[in-house]
Parts: sequence; C-alpha cells; structure tokens
Amino acid sequence: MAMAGEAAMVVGTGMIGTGVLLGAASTRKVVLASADAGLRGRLKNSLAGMRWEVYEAAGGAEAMARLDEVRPEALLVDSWLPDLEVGEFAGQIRMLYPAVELMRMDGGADGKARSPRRNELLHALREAQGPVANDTAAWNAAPVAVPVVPVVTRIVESDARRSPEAGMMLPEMIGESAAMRELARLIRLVAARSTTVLIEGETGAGKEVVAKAIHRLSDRVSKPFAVLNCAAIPEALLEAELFGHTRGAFTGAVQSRTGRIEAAHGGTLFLDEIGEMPLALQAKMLRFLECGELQRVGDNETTRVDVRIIAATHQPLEKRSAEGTFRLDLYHRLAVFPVEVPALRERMEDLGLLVEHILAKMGERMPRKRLSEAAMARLREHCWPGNVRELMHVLERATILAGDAMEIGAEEIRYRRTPR
Ligand SMILES: Nc1ncnc2c1ncn2[C@@H]1O[C@H](COP(=O)(O)OP(=O)(O)OP(=O)(O)O)[C@@H](O)[C@H]1O
Repeated sequence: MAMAGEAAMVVGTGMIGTGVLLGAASTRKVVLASADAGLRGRLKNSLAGMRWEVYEAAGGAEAMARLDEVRPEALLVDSWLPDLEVGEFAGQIRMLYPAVELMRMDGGADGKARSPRRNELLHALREAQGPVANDTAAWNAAPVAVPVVPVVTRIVESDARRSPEAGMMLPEMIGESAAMRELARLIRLVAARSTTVLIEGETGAGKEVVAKAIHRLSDRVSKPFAVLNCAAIPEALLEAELFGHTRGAFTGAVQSRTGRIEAAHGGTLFLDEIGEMPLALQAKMLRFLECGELQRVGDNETTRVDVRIIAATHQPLEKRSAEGTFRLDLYHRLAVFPVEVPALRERMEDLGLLVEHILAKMGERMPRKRLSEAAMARLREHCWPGNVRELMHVLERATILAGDAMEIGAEEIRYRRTPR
C-alpha cells in the first residue's frame, strides 16, 4: 500500500500524459471515477504507460465497489460525479480507506467547467506547474489531466476533512437546523455499510426520505430500493408478500411468486411501520436478518439473498417490546444503528427552506406562488402534527384557495387540526 504522498510523488513529478515512465518499479492500482468515458479512456492510456493498473468507474457508488474489490493505492476522482457530491464522496473515502491516495482531476476535454472550483484549481495548478504555466500554448495543448497531483490532493483533502463532521446536507433532505445536520452526518456514516438501520420519527417527518438517502449514498445505488408498508398489507398476506410463495402454497396461489425481499436482491428493502408486523412473522424476519436465507411460503428450500434492511417506525418499539407486542430480540437486531428524524415543530428554523422547496416543486406543475409575511407567520404558529407531509398539503390547499393571485395570504392557510 502506498504511503500518503508516495503516489502523489510518482505522478506529481511529471505530467500525466507525457508517457514518461516514472519511479515505481512494480504496478500500482488506481481507480478512475468519472462519468466521462472519453476522459477515462485517455487517462487510462496515459496512466498505463506509467505502470498504473487502471480500474474505471462511471460514478461514486461504482468507485466504492471497485475500491472494495481491488484495494488500489490511489483513487482519481473527477470534479463532478453523477450520483454523489464529490466533497461527500471524498469524506467517505477518507474515512473508509484512509490509506488510499485521493486525487481530484479537472474538467472535461471540452474545457467546460464542471464545478465552481475549476478556476480555483486551474489557478493553483498553473502556480505549481512551473515552466508550463508560463507557456500558454503548451498549457492549452496539454492533455486534460495535466494537473500536478500534490496540489489537487491538497484541495480534495480539505474537502474531505470538512465533509462528514460539518454535516453537509443531502440534496433531497431539506433543512439546515442542527438536528437535520446531525441526521445527515449519521446517514453519511452508515450509508456505505450494509448495517441494518432503524429510523424512528413521527408520521410525515421524512423517514422514507432518510431511507432513500441511505440507499442513494450506498454502493447498492444501482440495485433496487423496494418499499413495503407492513401496516398496509393484510396480516394473512404479509408473509407471502415478504418471502414469496410457491404454486399451491395456499388457496389462490395459482403460481409461484417472488417476495419483496428477493426482489430487492443486491439492494435495499425499506420496511415501513415495522411495529405492525405480526409476532409470528417477526420470528421469521429475525431468522432472515441473522442468516441471510429465506424460505418461500410452501417451499422446503432456502434461498440466500443479499438485502440491506432499513426499518421505520413511528411507535416506540422498546415500549412495544415491554408490552409483549414486539420481539425484543428483533428490536435489538433492527436497532443496530438507530436514527431519529426530528419532528417539524422541533426544527421550525427549517420552515422557510421547506416552504421554498415545496412551492418550487409545485411551481413545476402550476404557476409558482409566493407566501405573504402574514401567511408565513401563520405557518410558524402551527404545531405540525403531520410534519412535512402536512406542510405540503397545507401549501397545496392554500395555492388552490389563492386562485389567480400570485401571493398566498394568511386566510388561505387552513388546518384540519387545531393550532397550538
Ligand atoms: N427533509 C425533507 N425535505 C424535503 N421533503 C421532505 C423532507 N421530509 C419529508 N419530506 C416530504 O414529506 C413527505 C413525507 O415524507 P416521508 O414519506 O418520508 O415521511 P414518513 O416519516 O416516512 O411518513 P410515514 O410515517 O407516514 O410513512 C414526502 O413527500 C417527502 O418527500
């Protein structure tokens, strides 16, 4: 394994693309993460000439999988990735693979900026480049990956250090309150593993949003994200729905069927309202969680399935266990990594951002309206028992009630429950 700085030295003493064979006697492995296949191809050629064994990845999740597989000395990341924010991604890599040399490369062959940092990078690179920096023709003609690696590395490392601790928000999870930042930090920490997660929180607070974020940040992102609401399926059918069944397993089972667990193979299964799962089925679920094997209803064979389980509940499961309605062993197995989604009334400082986000989303379907100060004040007075979902409904109703007016007034903000 390369020492920190060693890979930087090997690549950094020359320019990638010159074809110069540098110091390393034996082949080293590098993962190239970029959505740009052309860029990957060009870099691959250059690096191969420098005795690097190159593994390509079209995005962040794929790069994670490659890292696990090949254990490379270095990871070269584009300044933009289609599935993950590069700063977050760098943070994950730093945490999970501290020995891997992390480098960020610059824009594409078309010279278009890919991130706001491009100019900053170019400036730093020109500074560090020495003679080439003063030769505009050489600079312009140089291959895309001219970057001198130590400079690039330093920039990525400062991103990485900032990322997990600072609790940067996730794109679909609106909110910048301390509680939401902490939640985002926990999500980033657990996403890369296959750990079972138990999400607790009131109805409409965003438990499914959190489950999706975990899936999206994991290396399972290209595999299914399946959802099963345990409260929405009649008890008698839930077992077959989860585990599948064979033909003739019960009256009406005219053909065999794959269950939701199997259908999510390789991906994530989100079990909403897990507290509603019948006790008998809880035992079967626990067996699956412990050995990763399942038995379809009516089948004697077992099947091995690789699924990450994320469960959610709005009920305190520990209390339910004490009452005997939820198995304590299953509770402990699910709650390996518990996260709590804060209720909206506990993070009212996020209200403005959420309103903006919801109005902007609604603006994609109908003319976008704005909220008067009085309407906003009325929203602030409410206690939001239905959380973000209730806010969405209130704003949708208000938009309709406002008719042709572009501004929503306080009188259009109406609740179905009594405000506090
Ligand atoms: N932080 C958030 N940012 C943006 N949208 C959110 C956020 N939290 C929740 N929402 C939106 O609010 C709605 C309800 O969220 P979600 O379904 O995740 O809640 P839940 O806690 O799973 O609800 P339930 O307990 O009823 O299943 C969804 O439309 C979701 O997109």
